[in-house]
Amino acid sequence: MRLVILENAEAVADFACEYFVGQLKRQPKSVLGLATGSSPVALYQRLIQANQKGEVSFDQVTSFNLDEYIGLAGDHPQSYRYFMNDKLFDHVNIDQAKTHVPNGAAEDPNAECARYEAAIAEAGGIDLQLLGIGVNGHIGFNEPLSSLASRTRVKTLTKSTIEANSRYFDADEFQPTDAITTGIGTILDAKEVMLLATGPNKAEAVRGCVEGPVSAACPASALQLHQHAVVVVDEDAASLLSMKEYAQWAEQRHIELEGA
Ligand SMILES: N[C@@H]1[C@@H](O)[C@H](O)[C@@H](COP(=O)(O)O)O[C@@H]1O
Repeated sequence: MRLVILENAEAVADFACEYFVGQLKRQPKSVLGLATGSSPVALYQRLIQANQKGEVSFDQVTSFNLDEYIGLAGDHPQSYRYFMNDKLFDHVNIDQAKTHVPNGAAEDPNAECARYEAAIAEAGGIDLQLLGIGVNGHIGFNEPLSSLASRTRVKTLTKSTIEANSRYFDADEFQPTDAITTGIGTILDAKEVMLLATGPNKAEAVRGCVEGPVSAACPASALQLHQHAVVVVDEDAASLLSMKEYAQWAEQRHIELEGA
């Protein structure tokens, strides 16, 4: 695992933007796995700026999002389809028909899971998967106890996740308790994975992901099994890591040996 520890959230977003721009320049037809939540927003803002300055193009990109709430149609302001259109897709030259988010309003969510998993395979698999991480170590909506071999399926959210995401819902409105999420196995099939985490509230989850045992108790720890996982964190999110010093030295050597 490549662990990149940077000064602050701005530096994390800058690093991730350079990484994604590099991916799209090398491979304009990339299939990108995208994430929601607050962590990727600064990255998306930078990608919009780069696209509008002509530094990168999304015109041949296909995207698949990790997850979607069950019970929210794509035009609901709290749906992940709405989030992605608002935070990225409406502002870059991506073909909307090639952006994929699970259908949270599907009549048969299980059939939708099978369709979505097949669509990823049909696209040739994901080249670069972006992840955030929940405070309980979830990735996508793969909550603790998720099988580390899981595929796209329906998952019930933990109280911790519902609580963490309740900030996006009014007290009197329906808040989903279940979601469609690509699985840990789906995520591990990506050619590359980049996880972003910032802030002290992610320090415990990052420790579990990077230094903890590979365990369903911390689904993000499955990234230790991936050959090309890059975890990019700020100092606060890295604050509980015992291997910080080595990670920073190894990253410096990585840059000297292989370039950024
Ligand atoms: N399904 C999403 C995850 O994909 C995201 O990583 C997590 C953390 O979000 P944030 O980055 O806002 O902490 O929130 C939700 O649970």
